Amino acid sequence: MTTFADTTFTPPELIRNFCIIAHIDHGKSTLADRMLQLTGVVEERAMRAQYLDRMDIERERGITIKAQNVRLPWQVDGQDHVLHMIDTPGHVDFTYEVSRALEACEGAVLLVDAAQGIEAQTLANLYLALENNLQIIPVLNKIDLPSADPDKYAGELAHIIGCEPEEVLRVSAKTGMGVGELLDAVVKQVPAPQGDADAPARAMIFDSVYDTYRGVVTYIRVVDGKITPRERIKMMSTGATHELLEVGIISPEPKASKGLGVGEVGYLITGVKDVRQSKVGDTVTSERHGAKEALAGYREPKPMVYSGLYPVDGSDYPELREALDKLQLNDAALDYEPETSVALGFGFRCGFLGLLHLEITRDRLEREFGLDLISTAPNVVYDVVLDDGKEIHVTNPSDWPTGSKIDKVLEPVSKVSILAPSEFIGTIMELCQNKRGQLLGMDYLSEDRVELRYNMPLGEIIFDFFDTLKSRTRGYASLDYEEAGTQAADLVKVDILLQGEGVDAFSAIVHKDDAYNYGNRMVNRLRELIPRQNFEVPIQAAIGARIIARETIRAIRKDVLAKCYGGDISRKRKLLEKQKEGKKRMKTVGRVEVPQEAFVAALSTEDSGKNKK
Ligand SMILES: Nc1nc2c(ncn2[C@@H]2O[C@H](COP(=O)(O)OP(=O)(O)OP(=O)(O)O)[C@@H](O)[C@H]2O)c(=O)[nH]1
Repeated sequence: MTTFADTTFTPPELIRNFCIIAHIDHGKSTLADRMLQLTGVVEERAMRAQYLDRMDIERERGITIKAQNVRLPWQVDGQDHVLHMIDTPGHVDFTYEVSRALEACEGAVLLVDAAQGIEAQTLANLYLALENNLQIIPVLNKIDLPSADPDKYAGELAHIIGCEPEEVLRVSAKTGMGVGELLDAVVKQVPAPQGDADAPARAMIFDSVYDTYRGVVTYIRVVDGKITPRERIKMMSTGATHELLEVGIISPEPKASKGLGVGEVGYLITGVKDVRQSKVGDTVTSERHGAKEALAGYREPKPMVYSGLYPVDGSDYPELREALDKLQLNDAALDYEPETSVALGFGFRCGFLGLLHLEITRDRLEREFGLDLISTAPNVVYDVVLDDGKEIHVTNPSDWPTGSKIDKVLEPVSKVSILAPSEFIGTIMELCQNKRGQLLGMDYLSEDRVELRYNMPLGEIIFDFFDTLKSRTRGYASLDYEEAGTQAADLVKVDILLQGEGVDAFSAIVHKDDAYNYGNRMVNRLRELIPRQNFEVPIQAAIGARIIARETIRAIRKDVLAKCYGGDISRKRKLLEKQKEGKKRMKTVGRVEVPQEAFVAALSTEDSGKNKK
């Protein structure tokens, strides 16, 4: 079979650019593996498929290959074609990047597990693909499974995309059944790319990754003109120019090529060391005779969720800074700046695209850099408008304006889509109402599966919403949400005071109606977590100067020295020494000793979920 590894400037009419979109675990990676084998890109190794250990290695490497894009040769009616399969990140936090990857394609294979049916991410990705005007090829996977019900789900799929059930292809990514027909369908149904080969070069960056050896590798799709090695290129959003060290394609390993023409997908290496200089969504052009107008769509990644990250051991602060600097090389969306907390010491306020992004980052910092971290409760971003018209962008509850009159507060809202068996409708509605959700609509996908659409404050989703939803629907519900602007809301800042002194790490912005709940929950929890001291410790929750909840930790004893008045000085000292022993690993807030664990436990979101209801 002909391979296209060294061919450059393939005529656009022979190119097909497509992606595979699916809900998690519906078989995207497995299908991609089969396509690599079937097109001969990993032909030899495929013939040795029975050597399982070899396959394992191949699969492991396959993940890296597929995380980007791969060029596949495929023949239909005796004509060679070039297919570019482009991988999409696939999680809601990275929706912007998904939409960029989709923009590099003309078609999408919508893959659905024939034993599970449509899930929330199936729909979310489908809508994104439709917004990008992609040709959708509906496919049911895993038809080899005894529990597969392809007839039922072909009906569901046909219903949502508006085609006939017979048009839904059926494959088994595991056995390879139907995969050849699927590739034929890609060639026949996906439109060829269009662009002006003689115009100045314009290519869209749909992904960029940091490679320790090669620096930043940028994945592009050429729209107009051509990109050739050894020219200088320009990033249109910043005007920065770079020397092009290498241009190439991936099939399945990176291969340098003589350039990339209209419709082609490949990579660039410029020697820059930081992905922020090669941003997803940006347009690349030639420095000389470059394009005047960028392709539509570049957007700065905008952090949606903030959290403070603090080293458990204060002396690890420099390591934390270094680790964040390193992570940022590969994560253009990670945002951080130093902050100090009275309770937790020196740390960083970090902005993330969403909760998953936060978890991944925290996890990487702990595992890859061996750090032990406390993260403060995540919060969303609020815009507070004061009576005098001044606007404050609040990313940290401690920035909440006190003392000034607040005119209004804007909070971010999300469009939420929940898919579940219809028996759970009541449960889901109740949960969403408690989270200040407004029902936008409800659709039956089949007689027993329903999609509920809500508008819901992002601040309500980021805590424990998904966990609660899962547990109340016995794991059957799936959730997706996307940014949907802001809305005015009645929000207040609740402070927590120990012995009359505010503990900044525990302050939170909550809805007025939830303020008492939050206050009570925190004071109760802290009463359990903070050991008794030598004096009485009142724990209070307050909105401004108004106390809304109070608990008291009783003193162990009034005063250890009470009985030694006038007495022996050495005995006094001994008693004091003894007390000191127990004070290790404590943070002092005012006069109160708070164990490190109390911060972690009080701020842990999992716990707050359990205690909430
Ligand atoms: N029986 C059967 N199992 C399959 C088939 N395709 C995939 N699987 C299995 O389904 C599971 C998920 O497949 P993946 O290919 O990892 O799914 P994915 O959509 O890439 O999942 P993520 O990468 O986690 O999003 C794996 O255990 C596969 O072996 C199929 O056609 N038949």
